[in-house]
Amino acid sequence: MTTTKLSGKARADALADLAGWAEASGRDAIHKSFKFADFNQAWGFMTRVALAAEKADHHPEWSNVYNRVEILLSTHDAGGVTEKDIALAKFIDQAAT
Ligand SMILES: C[C@H](O)[C@H](O)[C@H]1CNC2=NC(N)=NC(=O)C2=N1
Repeated sequence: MTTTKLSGKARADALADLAGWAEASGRDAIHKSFKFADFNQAWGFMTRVALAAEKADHHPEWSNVYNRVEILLSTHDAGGVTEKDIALAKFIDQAAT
């Protein structure tokens, strides 16, 4: 998987495939807000994502308040959005269902 920053059409195409993910404002990053039934569901989701993120050595920036989880993805080493973020976003969407 390359760690080249995605831009232009490649980036637009990748984002178009990801429901609910949008460009972050003020950062070269993408973000999505998740809402669960309760804290237990939110924390279970975060646990699934954390294990996968650690395995891939690619980690989300996120926060949790009760049943809500805010997630921002960016590849720090590249200073922007790469295929690593797109792959993690896809995993995150699966982990949320
Ligand atoms: C040393 C370690 O491999 C790096 O710091 C990894 C860890 N997790 C990471 N996560 C994210 N989102 N971006 C990175 O560039 C990154 N780099």
